[in-house]
Amino acid sequence: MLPLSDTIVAIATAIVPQQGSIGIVRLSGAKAVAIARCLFVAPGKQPWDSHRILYGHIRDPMTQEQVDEALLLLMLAPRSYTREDVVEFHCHGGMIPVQRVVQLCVAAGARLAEPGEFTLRAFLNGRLDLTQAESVAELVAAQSTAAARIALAGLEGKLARPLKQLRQTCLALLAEIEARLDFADDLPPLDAGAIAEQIHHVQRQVEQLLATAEGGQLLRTGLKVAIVGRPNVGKSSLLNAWSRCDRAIVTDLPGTTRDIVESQLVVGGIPIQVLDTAGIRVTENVVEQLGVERSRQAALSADIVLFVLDASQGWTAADQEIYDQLKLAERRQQSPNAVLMVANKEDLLPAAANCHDLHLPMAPIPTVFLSALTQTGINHLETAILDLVHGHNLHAANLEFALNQRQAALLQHVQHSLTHVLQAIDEQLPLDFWTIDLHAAVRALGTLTGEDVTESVLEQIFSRFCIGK
Ligand SMILES: Nc1nc2c(c(=O)[nH]1)N(C=O)[C@@H](CNc1ccc(C(=O)N[C@@H](CCC(=O)O)C(=O)O)cc1)CN2
Ligand SMILES: Nc1nc2c(ncn2[C@@H]2O[C@H](COP(=O)(O)OP(=O)(O)OP(=O)(O)O)[C@@H](O)[C@H]2O)c(=O)[nH]1
Ligand SMILES: [K+]
Ligand SMILES: [Mg+2]
Repeated sequence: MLPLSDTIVAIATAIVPQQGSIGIVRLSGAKAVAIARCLFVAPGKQPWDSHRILYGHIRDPMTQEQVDEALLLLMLAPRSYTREDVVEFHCHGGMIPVQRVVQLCVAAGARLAEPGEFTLRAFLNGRLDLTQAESVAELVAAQSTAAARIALAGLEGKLARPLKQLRQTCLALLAEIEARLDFADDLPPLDAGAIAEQIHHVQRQVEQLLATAEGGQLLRTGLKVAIVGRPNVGKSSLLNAWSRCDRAIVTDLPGTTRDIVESQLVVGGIPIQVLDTAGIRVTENVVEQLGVERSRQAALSADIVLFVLDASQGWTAADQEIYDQLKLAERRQQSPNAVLMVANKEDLLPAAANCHDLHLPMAPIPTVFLSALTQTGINHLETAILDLVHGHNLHAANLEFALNQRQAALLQHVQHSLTHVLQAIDEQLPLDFWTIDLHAAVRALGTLTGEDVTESVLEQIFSRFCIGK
């Protein structure tokens, strides 16, 4: 385990060469203030009080050379993010000033922080529970406002509180049962019915929490959507219309797109990575062949395939060939929501045209009419995608908070263990059969909140953080 006795330092802001107006270097630990006093010169009589900003210069104590004009923010233990003494240098942005300040801090006795180490300290010092700490990383990584909102709810303890409560309930039940193991003669007999009822109650709450996991996953990781089809049906035009920018080259020449062209969108709170691909056909051109191979890969790797066809031509033999090559019929059997038909160039159709006129040969398949050229019908496309991913489920964007995958797996475990306890009660097994599984449930809840967690779990969680967090 990383020693808490070290004073750690890292750049806290994203650094981009020659950009970023301000860059922050953060120090945390017992020596933070001493190191800061050694590097920072504040003119006049500015007091080094907690939660105050000082103005001054950072200089190299060895050479007296000025390194930056900066602000210094002091947050003394325990009133800080880590609950240790924290000092922040607010420097000029870009790479050089912040990197030099980090070097000076290291020379003065600090150690470079590992990824997530500030938040690890906040956890170890009791400021955050484990679900709150995970929410910090989630908030930093969020790609949509909806994802950021559920991360913030997690950070504020929306998950921590009910989980802690559930663990307390299970611990109380455990105490009641174990008392009968130790002092059976002195206590009134257990009310098995009442205990089973309490466990059922816990299970219902766990079920409600588990119901948020799928939507949470959607908001966090988003979807990959591949636009495929034969040349010239308007795939690139669709990407451009959908992302409202001139992302991909459009011409009336079949075989225009050769490489994958990507665009990031947010639909109903869900981050979506859209891939425009080369039109699929048999070709002698080597470059185009490679492009076609990439289209296949993109279709394979996508969560949803948008199969674009030219509505004015209906379903053609070439469309069928691509549909077969990409094995989309099989794909739909495995996941019925993986393919969406997009009948583009609706503007060329008579007003009353519908799905029937396309003469699609396959079993009913979700189909959207639109015109990439006139940019009409994009809203239908978005609705159809949301229908595919949500089905009858909870609308992800409406979630108040959500479990991540680690948390969901542990709660599943809790649910199983509790079912075993209920079985033991039902079958009137001896009391130690009840407590074994109740103990397992309590342990899993403790791993969730961090109240009972191993170093390797902590390592796994915090190593995924970015440096400086
Ligand atoms: N400059 C800066 N901005 C930042 C952070 C930071 O560390 N530095 N944060 C880092 O993630 C976030 C804000 N989170 C923070 C959470 C708690 C405390 C803190 O000092 N808490 C004390 C004191 C509260 C009080 O005075 O009432 C405490 O809870 O005891 C600071 C920042 C986002 N913005
Ligand atoms: N009328 C009409 N024309 C369209 C529409 N969408 C695209 N087009 C035209 O169709 C032609 C081909 O469009 P692209 O977007 O390049 O088609 P693509 O499927 O990306 O073609 P490749 O990259 O070659 O596979 C261009 O001339 C577009 O202007 C539409 O909705 N209506
Ligand atoms: K084209
Ligand atoms: Mg194209």
